[in-house]
Amino acid sequence: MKLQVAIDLLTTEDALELAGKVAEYVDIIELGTPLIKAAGLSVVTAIKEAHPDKIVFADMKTMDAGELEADIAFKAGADLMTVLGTADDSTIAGAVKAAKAHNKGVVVDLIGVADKVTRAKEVRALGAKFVEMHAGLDEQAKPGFDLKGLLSAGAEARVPFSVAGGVKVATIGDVQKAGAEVAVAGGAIYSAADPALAAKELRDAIA
Ligand SMILES: O=C(CO)[C@H](O)[C@H](O)COP(=O)(O)O
Repeated sequence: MKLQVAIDLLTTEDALELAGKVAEYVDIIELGTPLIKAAGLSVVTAIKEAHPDKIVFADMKTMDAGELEADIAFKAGADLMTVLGTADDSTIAGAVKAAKAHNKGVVVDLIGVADKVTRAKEVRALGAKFVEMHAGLDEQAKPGFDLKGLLSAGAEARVPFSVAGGVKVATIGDVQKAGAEVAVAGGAIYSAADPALAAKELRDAIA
């Protein structure tokens, strides 16, 4: 299973600093949606230039204009970009078209999708490289939240999937056991007192 760090900071400088600390422990470096909105797609270019050996993931959360938004993300240096599962099929197909033209990949983020199993199968058929079983920061903050629903949806869908939703050392083993291709960790790394140690501990937990 691959480990993806989600960088939900707000400046290119901070993103480069964090990526420099944790890159050796992760396979995929994600530039979070708030970061891309605050800093622009130049942050994707900066990270790809600093870490050409890593898979760079632009969390665009595209909802419309799929081909156009995917094209600009891939031109900026992204290897993977996200489209929302709630988008129209034509938006997802457009992003997949751009991915094929660049030899890159589209990840469909199932945040906010009620029936994640059905949608996962549909978007995989449209050409998604994998789906993200995702509970966002706001959903995670609700009382009683846990990862169980995401993990069972991933296992049931039988398509390649990642899991994002506050993954931490205590839960990353469950993500691996559910059969995920990628575990995503944001806050568990960037909010840690020692992000490099936090990333190493996550890596060690799935080694
Ligand atoms: O895309 C996101 C929020 O929409 C986050 O990057 C993703 O949820 C991973 O961060 P965390 O591990 O803190 O949940």
